[in-house]
Amino acid sequence: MNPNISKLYHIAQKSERKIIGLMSGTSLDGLDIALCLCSGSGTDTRVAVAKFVTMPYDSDFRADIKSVFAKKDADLEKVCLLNEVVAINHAALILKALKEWNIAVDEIDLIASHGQTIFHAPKILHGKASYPNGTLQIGDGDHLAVHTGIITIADFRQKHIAAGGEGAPLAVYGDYLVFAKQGENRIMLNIGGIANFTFLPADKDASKVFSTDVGPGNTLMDQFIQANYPDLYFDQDAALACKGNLNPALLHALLENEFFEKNFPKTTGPELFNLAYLQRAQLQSNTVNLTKEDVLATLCYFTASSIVKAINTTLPEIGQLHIYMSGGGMHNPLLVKLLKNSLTNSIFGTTADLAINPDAKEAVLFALLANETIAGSPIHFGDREGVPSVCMGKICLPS
Ligand SMILES: Nc1ncnc2c1ncn2[C@@H]1O[C@H](COP(=O)(O)OP(=O)(O)OP(=O)(O)O)[C@@H](O)[C@H]1O
Ligand SMILES: CC(=O)N[C@H]1[C@@H]2OC[C@@H](O2)[C@@H](O)[C@@H]1O[C@H](C)C(=O)O
Repeated sequence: MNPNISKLYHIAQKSERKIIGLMSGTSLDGLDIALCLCSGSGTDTRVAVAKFVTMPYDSDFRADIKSVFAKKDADLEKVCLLNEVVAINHAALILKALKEWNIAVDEIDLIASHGQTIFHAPKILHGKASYPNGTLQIGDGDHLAVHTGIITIADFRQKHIAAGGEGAPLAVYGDYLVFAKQGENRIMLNIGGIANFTFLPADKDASKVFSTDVGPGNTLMDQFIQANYPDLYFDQDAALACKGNLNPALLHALLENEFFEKNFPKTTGPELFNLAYLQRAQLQSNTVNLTKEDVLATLCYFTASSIVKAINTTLPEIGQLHIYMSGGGMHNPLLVKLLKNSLTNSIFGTTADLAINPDAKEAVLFALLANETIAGSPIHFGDREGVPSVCMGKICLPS
């Protein structure tokens, strides 16, 4: 037997697996690395985050990714080269983190790598009837395996699409396993570049569980800041947005898009929610001369409104909800205030209340997906479109 296969067989049978979950999202701030201790599988899964760090990207690397990110006319040679470069850089960042943590490489069982999404093209975005859903994450798994010596599970989204999904959100497959709680209606709300949530009903009925994107999280605010304030990457503590005022006409125009009318689950990305989207809404609402602070305040209201609308329209009959936040947007005080003011019947917390660092939550998700692929089996979420019963990820061996 190939020694790597026999090693994998052994890992699948261990009582506890050390899995490094990796996530690099739309904000391109860096690589989230979560060293997770996973045991069991399916609804018996237990996970603890032993270590977590966000390794910041250097500015050249970030600029390189940005040059092809969410761009229809990206340089194909650059995409090809970055597929290797992203993986090589991620491998170096993992080895650096392990060194800092004083943990030997051979203590790690698996790497679970999301890669870097550079284009997301569900049918609802590309609109081409004869083409399927599509998505592209770069940062090749074989490179990660070879450069670290660790068996790597990578490229999780393709199986989801092959089985009928949009390739996202995959959060449902992890959230249901570790966060569903009998007797409590839960929303796991992640506010990253794009905002999404998972609904976990109080009866834990898998056929009612779903995850969906709801619209922009931080991405529009971040893009506006980066285009208008050259020294800033984001609006720290909403300091600038708090100096501005909501413009109702602009908010109305921003909310007018067919994406918001589609049924759940659905996905989106900066391919739709970008500065061109904002410009169109400003032209349409006659608000091109607004102050930058007013635009930022309105963008913050836009994120809050789309989240509130999504929660209210899908779950009108549920009654009290417990909302557990994660992702960078939960650090934005204006955004959180707007959510709390609108969802008055809900109890707000963060995944820290459930023993998972909110900044690590998405990296943990990929560790859970890898754990399920190696040691579990597909969960049946009912026969609904967009939530196929699959285990995901490609197995990449170091030799
Ligand atoms: N103190 C803060 N005040 C305001 N905004 C903040 C703060 N801290 C973080 N953010 C926001 O969170 C963003 C980073 O969020 P996060 O790391 O969750 O994104 P991501 O993982 O790239 O996104 P995605 O989930 O879409 O993949 C920052 O770019 C910023 O907009
Ligand atoms: C295509 C893609 O990378 N989508 C991300 C992105 O970031 C948030 C939202 O958009 C979500 O759909 C997804 O990530 C999370 C981890 C998911 O699949 O659940």
